[in-house]
Amino acid sequence: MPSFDWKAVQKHILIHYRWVFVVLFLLPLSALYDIYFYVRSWLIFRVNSAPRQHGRRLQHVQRQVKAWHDSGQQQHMCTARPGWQTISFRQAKYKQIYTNISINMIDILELDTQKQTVWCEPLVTMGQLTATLVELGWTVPVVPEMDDLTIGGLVMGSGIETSSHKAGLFQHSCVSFELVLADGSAVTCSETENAELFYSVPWSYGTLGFLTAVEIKIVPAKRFVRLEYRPCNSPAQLLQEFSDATKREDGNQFVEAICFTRETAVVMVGNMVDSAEPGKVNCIGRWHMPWFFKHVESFLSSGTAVEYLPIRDYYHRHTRSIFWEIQDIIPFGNNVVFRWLLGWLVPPKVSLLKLTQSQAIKELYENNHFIQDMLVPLDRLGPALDCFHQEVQIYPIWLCPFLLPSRPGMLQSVGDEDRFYVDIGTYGVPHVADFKPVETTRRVEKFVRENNGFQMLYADSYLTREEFRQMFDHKLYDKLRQQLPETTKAFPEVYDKVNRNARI
Ligand SMILES: Cc1cc2nc3c(=O)[nH]c(=O)nc-3n(C[C@H](O)[C@H](O)[C@H](O)COP(=O)(O)OP(=O)(O)OC[C@H]3O[C@@H](n4cnc5c(N)ncnc54)[C@H](O)[C@@H]3O)c2cc1C
Ligand SMILES: NC(=O)C1=CN([C@@H]2O[C@H](COP(=O)(O)OP(=O)(O)OC[C@H]3O[C@@H](n4cnc5c(N)ncnc54)[C@H](OP(=O)(O)O)[C@@H]3O)[C@@H](O)[C@H]2O)C=CC1
Ligand SMILES: CC(C)=CCC[C@@H](C)[C@H]1CC[C@@]2(C)C3=C(CC[C@]12C)[C@@]1(C)CC[C@H](O)C(C)(C)[C@@H]1CC3
Repeated sequence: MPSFDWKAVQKHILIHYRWVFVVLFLLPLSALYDIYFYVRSWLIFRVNSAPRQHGRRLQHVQRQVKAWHDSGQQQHMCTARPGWQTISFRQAKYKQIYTNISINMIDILELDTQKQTVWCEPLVTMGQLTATLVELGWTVPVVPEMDDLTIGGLVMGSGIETSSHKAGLFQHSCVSFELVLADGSAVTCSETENAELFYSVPWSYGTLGFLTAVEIKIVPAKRFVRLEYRPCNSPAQLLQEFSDATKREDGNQFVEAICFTRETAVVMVGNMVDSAEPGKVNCIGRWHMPWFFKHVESFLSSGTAVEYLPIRDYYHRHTRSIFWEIQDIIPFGNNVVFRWLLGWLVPPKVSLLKLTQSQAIKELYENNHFIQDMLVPLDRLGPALDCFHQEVQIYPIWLCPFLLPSRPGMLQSVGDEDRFYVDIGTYGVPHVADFKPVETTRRVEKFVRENNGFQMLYADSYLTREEFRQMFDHKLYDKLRQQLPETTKAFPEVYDKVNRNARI
């Protein structure tokens, strides 16, 4: 009598019925978490209490750094933010070894409509920021679409959105940073004050100091985004349509594309407007509405169309379906019955999904999943899509153009001039026969490196230290790490925090 393989059964259930746990537990828990922090942020911003607390919180960070100093600087330092809360694929192994510095700074400090800037603490999330600003008729130039992305992570890492072809990456909308350095001193930096530090903070991943406040430009927000959907039925048509839309001087505030196969795609071009044509408003963010990418796919058959999306619905259009990752977590999540019954609970929080991920799921994503955002020069988009098709054949693919201004720092554009790049986002199950995570990712990383591109570092990076230094310009960064007091003792290099071996 063959023995019953309980492990195999357990693994099958954990993988194929993850949705049971997600729907019954994670969805309600995610909703409660969001309600609490929405109410809290709303109240604290209204009673204007956060600014008074900021000074106290800043001193708390400085005291912790000085305590590290006095304790003999045994280990490097990192933030105490739990790894499961971060919008990155893995958790940071180093957080278990390094001295954790608590930076519980989660409030919007001040909105200055004269100067047209907003002061935020690093744990302010994009959902919190847009909920606060849009109601007051303002927004920030680049709004990375996932609610739970934090200002600290978007500055110290990177942030991109469909307005980036005009406004650059998230870092390019920042006016100044307040940091606590390795010696416990608090400094501010901007283009006119400590400029070299200002240009080195983005992509430094907390290895030059702790971010305690960020001043970000604000721009007027209008009620709707007029969105035009342009279906493409060949790679050549996609390249032409996408490139023209990106390079157009006037208008085209928002540009993105979703490729559904190697031949078919939909280019979307948007502009903020104050009023909508009757009957064309699509509140796609409503709890019972279809997943945005599925709605976009429908235009492949119905043809070019125009809709008006309320601006917050537009900003967070990919949030409810976590781009298209939710289809591997709740396969029937776009079913109309599920949407009307439980759509108001979606999406499960990425942080809670990470916190409760079983070993079986972890191995499944390790061996049968590919999640990368590669940033390549716009004129290399064609060969890049060929490379992704050959290596992973994952669809949909998200295309988001951005302007990389020629400035000092980790990201150096080709020829030291402002250049258009494009983020190629691939998230899903590879459909090639011989997918091998490490070898495949390294071949894609090689293509990106050879085409003067960059890898977004929330994902698995298999680059060697040398390859990493080829991809990211470390000249100014190395100079500052030598210049700023105690920095090489206090913090590792970026590579030591983002390479695959630094994460579990
Ligand atoms: C509904 C409500 C209203 C309040 N109103 C006021 C007020 O008007 N004035 C006032 O001075 N105090 C107010 N408080 C108290 C204030 O929130 C806390 O005293 C202060 O923020 C200290 O926070 P904490 O250290 O207790 O951690 P909390 O702020 O309670 O947060 C706990 C942890 O959750 C995480 N976290 C919290 N918020 C977020 C977020 N938005 N994004 C990501 N992670 C997050 C952080 O890692 C943090 O360490 C209010 C509290 C609540 C619950
Ligand atoms: N549209 C977009 O642009 C999207 C971007 N992303 C990715 O998500 C990331 C943001 O995720 P999020 O969870 O917010 O960020 P994380 O908490 O993952 O932080 C990213 C890095 O920034 C460091 N960091 C964060 N806050 C501070 C601070 N106050 N002081 C010093 N260092 C800090 C962290 O250091 P430590 O490890 O010490 O905590 C970590 O190394 C982005 O970098 C981006 O790569 C994901 C989805 C969409
Ligand atoms: C620049 C842009 C637009 C990046 C988008 C990146 C997202 C698609 C990524 C960021 C974090 C991310 C890797 C994540 C996951 C999916 C894709 C995400 C959301 C999930 C939820 C997939 C399921 C996994 O079991 C697990 C929970 C670990 C991760 C968590 C992080």
